[in-house]
Amino acid sequence: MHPAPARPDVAAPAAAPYDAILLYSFGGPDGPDDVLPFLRNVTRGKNIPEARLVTVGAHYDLFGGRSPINGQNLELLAALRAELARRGVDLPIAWGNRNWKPYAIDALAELREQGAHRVLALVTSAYGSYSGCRQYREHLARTLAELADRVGGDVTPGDVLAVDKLRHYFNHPGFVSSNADAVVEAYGELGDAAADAPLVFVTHSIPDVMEAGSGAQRPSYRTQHLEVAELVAAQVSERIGRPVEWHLAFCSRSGAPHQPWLEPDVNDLLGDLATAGTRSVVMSPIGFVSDHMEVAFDLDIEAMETARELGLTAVRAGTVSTRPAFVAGLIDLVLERAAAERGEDVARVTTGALGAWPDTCRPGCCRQSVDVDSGIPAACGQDSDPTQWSVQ
Ligand SMILES: CC1=C(CCC(=O)O)c2cc3nc(cc4[nH]c(cc5[nH]c(cc1n2)c(C)c5CCC(=O)O)c(CCC(=O)O)c4C)C(CCC(=O)O)=C3C
Ligand SMILES: [Fe+2]
Repeated sequence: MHPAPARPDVAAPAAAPYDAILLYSFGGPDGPDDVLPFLRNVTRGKNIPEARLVTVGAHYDLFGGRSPINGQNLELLAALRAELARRGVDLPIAWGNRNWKPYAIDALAELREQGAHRVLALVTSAYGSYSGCRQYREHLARTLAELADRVGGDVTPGDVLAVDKLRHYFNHPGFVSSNADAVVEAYGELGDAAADAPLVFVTHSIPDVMEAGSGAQRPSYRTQHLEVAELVAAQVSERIGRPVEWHLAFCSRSGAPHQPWLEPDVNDLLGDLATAGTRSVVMSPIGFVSDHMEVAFDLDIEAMETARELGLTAVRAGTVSTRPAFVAGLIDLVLERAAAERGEDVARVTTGALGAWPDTCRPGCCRQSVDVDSGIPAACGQDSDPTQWSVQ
């Protein structure tokens, strides 16, 4: 939508003061032996019933014990490198995860060995909530402390690895227009059945208390999705020449049954639509940046089966993955942040009404619940205490 022109003449300085990017993701198993240890990593300290782990483990088994997320992150890594090269920006990128190999600590250690001092972390969560924001910041604080231990006496005060986190990008034009492009393509696939098919946006459910925590400083996780849904639906309506009816649904609920999570579940919503006479739908997974397990199992297998049982014709739109406008938008955001860190007066590009997520998270941002401060150190926030974690 707005790819910046190639400007090889401004090469390296465009990204200063950053000298590297960390592509920071969730992680997923790479084979059957990884599945259980990965699930234990993800759910450590969480109130997730054992039965849920067995169920989710079986989802991975259907895919040979491998999550598609790792291959997708490698593709995103390659696309980001290609976009940087196209613009003549020489900035190394390494990929590291929160919950599985390759871990963020190894990626950061590698960047540091290559001479990086100041790294910008690009998290593969478009939206802000504990899961997509603070949980990465807590993991980063711990990772930097562990990295300090690992490099030990090697580190002097002048030899610091500083890591900043890129702002959330749900309302960046590249993310929104890439989702709209995918939805328009999905309506194309529906053919004649597209005429009155409503649009069902889908994202990951989170506990109601996490939703409240996400909304303490900024528009909440659900509000962020409603905004993106509205913006995508408006672009789609214009392009297919009729106003589309849209809904927001949730998938992948876990947690204890008595704990309230965001609803409606996508399967329940499909049931309600069928009861009301709907014959066909487009599902758009705006909550996810690639077709990982939540999409590949919860939507493509489970929700599709629900649709079949209900007699609904359903098409699932693609995720933004490596769409050029999305990838270009991410690099725009990197360069925007770099300019801001250089003290330049930059416009924080967004679309819609919610405004830009802050570069540095505000005190209390994205807690697990509104009033509980876990006391866990978190990097990249105004309430972060660098003495607890920075590599100095
Ligand atoms: C908001 C959100 C995103 C989107 C933002 C983002 O992308 O970060 C996301 C992404 C992902 N979630 C993933 C996998 C899992 N999430 C789990 C559990 C949970 N997710 C939660 C929320 C989110 N999760 C929550 C509130 C829980 C409960 C436990 C807790 O509070 O943490 C569990 C445990 C089993 C279960 O409970 O289902 C698994 C295995 C994978 C990898 C998939 C793959 O392997 O392809 C990805 C990308
Ligand atoms: Fe945050």
